[in-house]
Amino acid sequence: MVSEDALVEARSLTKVYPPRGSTAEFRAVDGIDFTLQRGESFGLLGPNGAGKSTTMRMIAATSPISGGTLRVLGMDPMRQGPEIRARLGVVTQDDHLDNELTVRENLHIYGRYFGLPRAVIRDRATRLLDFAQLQEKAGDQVETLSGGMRRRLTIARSLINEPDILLLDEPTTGLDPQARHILWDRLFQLKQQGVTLILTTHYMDEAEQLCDRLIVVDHGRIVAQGSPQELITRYATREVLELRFRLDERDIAAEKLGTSVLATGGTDTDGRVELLPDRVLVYTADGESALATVHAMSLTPLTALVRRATLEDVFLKLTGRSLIE
Ligand SMILES: Nc1ncnc2c1ncn2[C@@H]1O[C@H](COP(=O)(O)OP(=O)(O)OP(=O)(O)O)[C@@H](O)[C@H]1O
Repeated sequence: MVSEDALVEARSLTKVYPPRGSTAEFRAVDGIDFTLQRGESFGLLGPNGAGKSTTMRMIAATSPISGGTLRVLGMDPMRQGPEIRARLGVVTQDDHLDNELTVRENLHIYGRYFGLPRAVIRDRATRLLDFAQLQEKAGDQVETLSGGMRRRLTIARSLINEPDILLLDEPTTGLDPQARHILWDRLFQLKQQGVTLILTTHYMDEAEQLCDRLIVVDHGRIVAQGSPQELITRYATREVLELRFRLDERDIAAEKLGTSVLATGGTDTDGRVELLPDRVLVYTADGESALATVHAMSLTPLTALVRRATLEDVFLKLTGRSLIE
């Protein structure tokens, strides 16, 4: 039974890639459940190979499901692929823009693909160029655009059919910080206009900015779901003391700190220490007093920073791995 207003509903959704050559079959998505309501921005978060793109392709009706059920806009992707695709905007990791055409021509071609009348395409293309801040580039060949502009054009193009849902697979991977911020701003504007976003990302700040709700996936399974703040409250301590040590001091410092954090366990039950290749993280309710403990132990970190817990910390706790490998 599909709940009212559910734009996407997955139950025990599974994807098994068949064996190829000497490679055995592979369970890329292993029985996941989620429901996406209209107007809600939804994120799939996880490391490389977690099954995010595979899930997106099943929602976009471009890859058949292997098990469970999936409804998209109330329809069955296995039987109603064209109807579903007509109402989606899809931004894949590769943009597939036509480099030899101009920016505006790329929008027009896509409009024709959806069978839209010429006058409608012209109007929408002008509005979308404006939205993507590419008016001045309208007549330029796509191959002359920067990475950030290409991404904005890809997103503009995906909106030509005025989709109900916009699927974005790692929208800002590979962009510089300024280009990412411009893109976030554009996506945030879309969200405010009522477009439902589904996005995959490795970036915690992106997920925190854009997603109302998240599923964290690892090895094809959901390891947690909730709003960014709920996940942080549920899985991470309030504060993190982030320390960098000289390499020869790092392991011994982590060990000593681990013992001291465990010793304070009575009041700080989630306290723990994580040793990363470049940092030692102390999870604690009170970062400043943890730092005082560090100094009292005569440890000499090169840098020490007290910060609030983020989704990155949630992920590390849930999977024992850092998101960007
Ligand atoms: N066509 C395919 N045939 C066989 N295995 C595949 C195929 N596509 C993906 N896989 C495997 O399925 C797993 C999940 O891949 P997927 O691309 O969905 O992960 P992801 O979470 O999107 O990762 P990334 O962040 O790297 O894009 C990976 O181990 C991948 O190698």
